[in-house]
Amino acid sequence: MPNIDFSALETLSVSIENNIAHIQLSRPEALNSMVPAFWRELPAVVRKIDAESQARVIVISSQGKHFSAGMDLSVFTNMAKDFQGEPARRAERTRRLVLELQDSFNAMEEVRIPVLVAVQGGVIGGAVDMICAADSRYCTEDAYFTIKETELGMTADVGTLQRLPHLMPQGLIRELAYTGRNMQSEEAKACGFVNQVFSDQQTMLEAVMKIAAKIAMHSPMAVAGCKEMINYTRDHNVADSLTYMATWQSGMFQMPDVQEAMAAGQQRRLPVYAELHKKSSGM
Ligand SMILES: C/C=C/C(=O)SCCNC(=O)CCNC(=O)[C@H](O)C(C)(C)COP(=O)(O)OP(=O)(O)OC[C@H]1O[C@@H](n2cnc3c(N)ncnc32)[C@H](O)[C@@H]1OP(=O)(O)O
Repeated sequence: MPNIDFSALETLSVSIENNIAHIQLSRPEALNSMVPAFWRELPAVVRKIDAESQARVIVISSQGKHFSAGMDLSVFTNMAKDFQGEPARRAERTRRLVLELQDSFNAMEEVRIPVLVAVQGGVIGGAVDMICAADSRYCTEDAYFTIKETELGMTADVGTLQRLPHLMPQGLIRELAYTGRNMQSEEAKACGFVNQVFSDQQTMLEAVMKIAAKIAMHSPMAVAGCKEMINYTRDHNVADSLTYMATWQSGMFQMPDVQEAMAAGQQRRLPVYAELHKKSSGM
């Protein structure tokens, strides 16, 4: 687990309250473009919240006019300067870099707790890769989504093309990827890419925090099981997924949580569940 200090982040701000972690992209003056520190900090923060905090759900949003302008363009110019030399070694270094970038967003999918993203304005290039790895997406009316990479002469490589086919229709994805045109919020809602569209960011955040609070009320074991199964089933067939479900349930069936849920219902009170096992960090 990376030893990361939440108070010393360069590109993100983090708060944890009532079992909800809120991560904000916090470089609005730079349109939250994705600089090297962002790629390092995001997975470290997400994994640390999952492993060490009492948070049962993560909400990711951003400050400023745009959710994110995608990869900071200086990264590409620096790569052109740095990645010199013998072709095979250059290729191997590029491959490793792409895998590392992919891992930054894989973290959102791999953690046990759900990750909800709430976006406004431009969601460009790497930002589309990023939000494809979330459990659920919400946006404001002014949001638009752009697979920008094609326009820059490259193929999107950090998850958009791998995850989008599980989130919306193939024909539309192909059009967006081949043309690089903007998909507006209403179109994103109509095709199921986002769950809801809100008039403005404050309204969106209030609503998404309510959804997060509802998730945080439930047994964290039950919610983690849902995430594990939905992820697994996306990548396997129904028979394999049912077998895995049975095996999971044989080990993870949470009788105390079921009893607590029933008792709380009878007693007309909110249930109180034990946390997921987490390494204590004093957070
Ligand atoms: C693995 C990931 C790959 C990728 O992400 S590939 C995609 C990389 N991203 C881009 O190509 C985005 C390019 N930028 C844009 O399309 C637009 O901009 C926006 C839609 C993000 C915003 O448009 P608007 O609100 O009209 O602002 P503005 O006047 O275009 O930009 C304001 C300042 O922000 C700088 N900027 C914009 N995007 C980036 C970026 N990605 N990296 C570094 N700087 C960026 C501009 O140059 C400009 O700067 P100045 O005010 O000095 O002229």
